Amino acid sequence: MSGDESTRPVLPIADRRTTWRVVAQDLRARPGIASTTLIAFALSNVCGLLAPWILGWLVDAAIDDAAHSDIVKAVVVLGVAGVGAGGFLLVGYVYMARLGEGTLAMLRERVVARAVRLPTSVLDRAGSGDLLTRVGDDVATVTQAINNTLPMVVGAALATGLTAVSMFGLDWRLGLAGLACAPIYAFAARWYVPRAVPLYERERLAVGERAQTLVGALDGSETLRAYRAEDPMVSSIAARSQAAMGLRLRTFRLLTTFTGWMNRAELVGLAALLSVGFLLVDDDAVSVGAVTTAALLFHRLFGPIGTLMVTFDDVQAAGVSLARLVGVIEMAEAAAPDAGQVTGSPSVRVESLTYRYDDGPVILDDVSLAVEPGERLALVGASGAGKTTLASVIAGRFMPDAGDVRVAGVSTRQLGEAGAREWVAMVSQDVHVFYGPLREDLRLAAPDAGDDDLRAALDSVGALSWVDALPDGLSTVVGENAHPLTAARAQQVALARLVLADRPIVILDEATAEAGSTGAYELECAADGVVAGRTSIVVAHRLTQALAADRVAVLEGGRVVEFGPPAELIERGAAFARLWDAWHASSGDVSVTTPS
Ligand SMILES: Nc1ncnc2c1ncn2[C@@H]1O[C@H](COP(=O)(O)OP(=O)(O)OP(=O)(O)O)[C@@H](O)[C@H]1O
Repeated sequence: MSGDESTRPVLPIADRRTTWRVVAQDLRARPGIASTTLIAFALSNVCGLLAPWILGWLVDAAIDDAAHSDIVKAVVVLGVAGVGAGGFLLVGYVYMARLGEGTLAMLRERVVARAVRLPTSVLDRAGSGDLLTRVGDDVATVTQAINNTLPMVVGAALATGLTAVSMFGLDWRLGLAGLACAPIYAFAARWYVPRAVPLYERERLAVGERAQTLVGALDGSETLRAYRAEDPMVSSIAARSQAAMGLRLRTFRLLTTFTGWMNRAELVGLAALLSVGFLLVDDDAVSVGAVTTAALLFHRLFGPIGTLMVTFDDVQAAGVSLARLVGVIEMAEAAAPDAGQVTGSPSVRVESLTYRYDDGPVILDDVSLAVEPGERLALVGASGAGKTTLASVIAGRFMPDAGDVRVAGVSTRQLGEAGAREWVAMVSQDVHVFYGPLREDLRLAAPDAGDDDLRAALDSVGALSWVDALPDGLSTVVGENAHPLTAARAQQVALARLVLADRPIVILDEATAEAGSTGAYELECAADGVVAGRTSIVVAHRLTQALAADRVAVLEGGRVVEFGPPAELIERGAAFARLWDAWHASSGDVSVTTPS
């Protein structure tokens, strides 16, 4: 895979127009703050412009032996203008911060709101690294730009415009002389911008990749240790850090060359202005004071233009980050399911289903099976046979590449992920307990549920006794850095959420695989509580789960090799029977429970 392909984002990046449209929409909603900010910066600049004029006047006054009192008055005006410039600048900064923080809060809320609704297939392909970088690093970059860079840039842009107008107002020839620097600035900008923009974009993507690898390594640290694969992973992280660092260095080298061109532009402009000024004074066309004012005005431009150019990389980086945030916000929402379609009975039909992850190998190959309303289907097969993938496709998390999955008679392509969720609830092995009171965690599945409903759900999965024994019962704060729950209890909480979600079809993917033998038995009873009265699909690693099912589908290499009632399959003496014998032979395995 080429470097460019490896840094290709899955989540979109908005183009410049879309980014501005979203930001401008927000700014238009707060016209008061936006205009106050601009007015404050403009007034600060007008006050700042008075200084070169007064200093030029003072030069002429000194040459002409002006009255002492006039000079004192001019110095007082100079002081007042200085204080005014500072005061207005402060107001500008404060309002700019308010404006920026408001916009940023809006962006962050919209990104998070959109991110949590992204289809599983998109999240699966994008990985959490890119998303985390967007809501973390990109928001930080934009915040930094809003607080530090943006006020400077707005101030500098206004200063540049007003100073240029002021110079031409003084004498058009002096103004033109100052413009001698413009072609060099223009050349420098034309050289820099097309190189810098893609480079900054690539740098952000490389940082995202590095974060992705780091998150993956931390998440999978136990697996890495188990396979003694720490060193390759550390090398992979180092390689990605190196790539990000290399890109950062390239942007810095680019900036250094660019800064050199700016210094040359200033030299040319000032030399031209002083030469023309000298000739004009010689001709008595302008006074020495006027040339002094022009030179000071031109010198005054160095700062703002330098700021505009030097902060360009921050502005670029903020622009790229902003485009990445808006890219997520603007992702098309999946069409809402048509409520009229979801009226059938809760059956599942899988018809000639083929599925592969992106351009990878075929994972599910021509899979067909049916689960009638109220039936329990067990999916069995060796690790990697495709059980989880099949369960996820049935749940609408991934869409078939070929063939179809029909839930209650409607294709999941029509239903979409959100529509399928109205019918199917799924619990997977890596259940998550959210930080907060247990009550809130459970209510994620049923926001309107009262304590009685929660207790009934907990009771049906055999969790009520230990929840009642918690220090604060349902109010106990659970999750990371709070009251710890064992893996088995976390799964019971997930199962209780499934009961509360009350969907007609449930999918349990290894919901009982985590625990040891005693816990496993309890969890199997809990799972029985969940599937009772519902159409259910159980990914069964423990063959006792398969025995309790109405029908079993045996998967091998992504194909259904056997399908039927478990007793029949055992009698047939083929694939399922072989698994059954192997399972008996491994009775030393502590994770295996004895069939009841
Ligand atoms: N997100 C993914 N991207 C690419 N390949 C994947 C992804 N998830 C699973 N696979 C691959 O698909 C194949 C089937 O995996 P799946 O998890 O569906 O099997 P399984 O039968 O559930 O295995 P296990 O019992 O170990 O969970 C495996 O080869 C796996 O590496």
